[in-house]
Amino acid sequence: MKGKNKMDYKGKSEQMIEYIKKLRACIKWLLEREDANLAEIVKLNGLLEAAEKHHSQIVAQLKSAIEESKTINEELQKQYASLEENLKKVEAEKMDALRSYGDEKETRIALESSRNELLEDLSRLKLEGKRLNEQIKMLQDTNKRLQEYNTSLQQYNSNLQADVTKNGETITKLQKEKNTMVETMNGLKDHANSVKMQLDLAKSSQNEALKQKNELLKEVDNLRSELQQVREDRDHKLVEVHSLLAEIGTYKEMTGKSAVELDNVMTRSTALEEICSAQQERIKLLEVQLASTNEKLKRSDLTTIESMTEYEKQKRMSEDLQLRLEEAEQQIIDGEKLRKKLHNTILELKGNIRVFCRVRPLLSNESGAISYPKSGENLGHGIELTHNAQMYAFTFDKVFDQLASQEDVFIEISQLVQSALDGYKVCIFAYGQTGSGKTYTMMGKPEIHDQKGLIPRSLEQIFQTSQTLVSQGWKYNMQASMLEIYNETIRDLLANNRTSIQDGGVSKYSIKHDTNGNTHVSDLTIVDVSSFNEVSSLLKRAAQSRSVGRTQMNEESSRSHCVFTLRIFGVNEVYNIFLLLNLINA
Ligand SMILES: Nc1ncnc2c1ncn2[C@@H]1O[C@H](COP(=O)(O)OP(=O)(O)OP(=O)(O)O)[C@@H](O)[C@H]1O
Repeated sequence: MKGKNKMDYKGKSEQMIEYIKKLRACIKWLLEREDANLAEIVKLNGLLEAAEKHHSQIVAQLKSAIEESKTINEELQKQYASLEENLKKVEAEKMDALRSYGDEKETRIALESSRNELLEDLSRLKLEGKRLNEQIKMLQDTNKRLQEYNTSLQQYNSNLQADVTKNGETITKLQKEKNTMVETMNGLKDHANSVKMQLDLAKSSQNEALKQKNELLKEVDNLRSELQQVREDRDHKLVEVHSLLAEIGTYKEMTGKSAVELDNVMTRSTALEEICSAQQERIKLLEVQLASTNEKLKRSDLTTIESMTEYEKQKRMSEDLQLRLEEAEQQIIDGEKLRKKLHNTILELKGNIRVFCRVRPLLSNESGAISYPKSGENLGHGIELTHNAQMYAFTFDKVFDQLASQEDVFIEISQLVQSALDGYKVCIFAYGQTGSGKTYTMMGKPEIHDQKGLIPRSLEQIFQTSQTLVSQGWKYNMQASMLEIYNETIRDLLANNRTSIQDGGVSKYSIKHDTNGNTHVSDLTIVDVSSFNEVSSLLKRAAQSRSVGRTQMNEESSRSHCVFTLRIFGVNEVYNIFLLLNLINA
């Protein structure tokens, strides 16, 4: 502080008052700034929490999506392998068809030569001409039919070839799409990891900024208390200056009073000046501290802005990932549709109606001579029976020998079960004389793993597959019914009322066909089932109903026919598709 002279305390204190006013304004500004910063921190905390919540949700979604994609990929790979196997089978069948075409050709040539011979005979044997002419006509008809058969075989062969080429192309396309999908999935996974790392970094820098902010707040508090102290000191000194001024005035009035007292006053005045300059130093120091605090506040603001920018960036990346995930899901759905189409095409190529023959092992009291072709086109398709030293050969789509297990038979029909879930109607029908093994093949012994028949195995597969399809948005409802036909009479095997099971003669059930080609039996008990265990207990109940009938019918139950029906209703709520109604009959 500078006065007009050393004794100009008034001037100095006025300057000090001015300076203190400025300091007050500065403190006020600092306080406002601090409030604004506090509000900003609260806002940022809110945003940070929301961002963290959003991030954890996205990470969880990504994880589950990646898991789903893995499962679907594995399934697609399995299906691809089975498609390849089927393709090989179709090619083998095509070769069989070509071979049989060659055989037919030879037969036709042989027939033509025999027709020529007959013509020669005709010229020689004029008396038998009329009869021979008729024979020739007959042979010509046969020849024509054979030619037609040849043409249809050729047509079938070219259709097969076209289908095989088409399937090959589709499978290659499917494989490519699958590879792209796998790559996209891996990319998404890496991207998700890097986004997570960046978010962690942003979070730690945010925490750092918050820490700095808290430290700065503490410093501001300290500065404020120091300023309060300075203000109090200054008030105190002002009081002292006023009293000194009063004393000086008194001294001026009392001129000539003792010089010693004057010296004392001068000393006190010098001390006061020293205190004032010390306070000035202190104020300068406070100003420097205030400047550095401001600087730190600015840096903290910058960090907050950087965190916000980073957060926005992460948010955009998350949205982008979400979009890509949706695209990947769509690709999976398209792949599933294509798989269904190919699966059905392969089954159609194999033949919509196929007949298999299963030979059961001989019982202890039985004897018989059954053999199988050891090589040639009928290998695995033929069976040879010997009766009265005469051999009879039969061919089927496939022959299961005595050693074939329940599993072997199920493998052959398991693809049809998949078709039932894909929305196609399927019927599996066992036919044969009494004791030939129909019940064993269809039902077996469900409680023994190796001896489970086609019905329990099919049901297990249906429930397992429908469970895996839930993740793709499918919901299934299943209804089971079971009836027995004995002597043209229908009996409901799931009816609770015994009399309705055993009413025998008076049948109240009638068979109806609707416009969609579905067959219904009126008043038949239909039970909703949601698990394999539920169906299993129904099968047991039905078996008991059957055995009651068998006792009453005096062991003639072998003449009865049993039909098990499972209706599958499937709806896809995610993609708004309603599809299936299927039957499996036995
Ligand atoms: N593949 C097989 N392996 C072992 N045993 C079998 C096999 N097939 C059938 N059997 C046995 O042969 C016997 C007759 O079979 P099953 O009862 O299934 O005949 P079915 O055709 O259903 O007769 P029905 O028409 O009289 O009811 C049973 O004891 C069964 O366990």
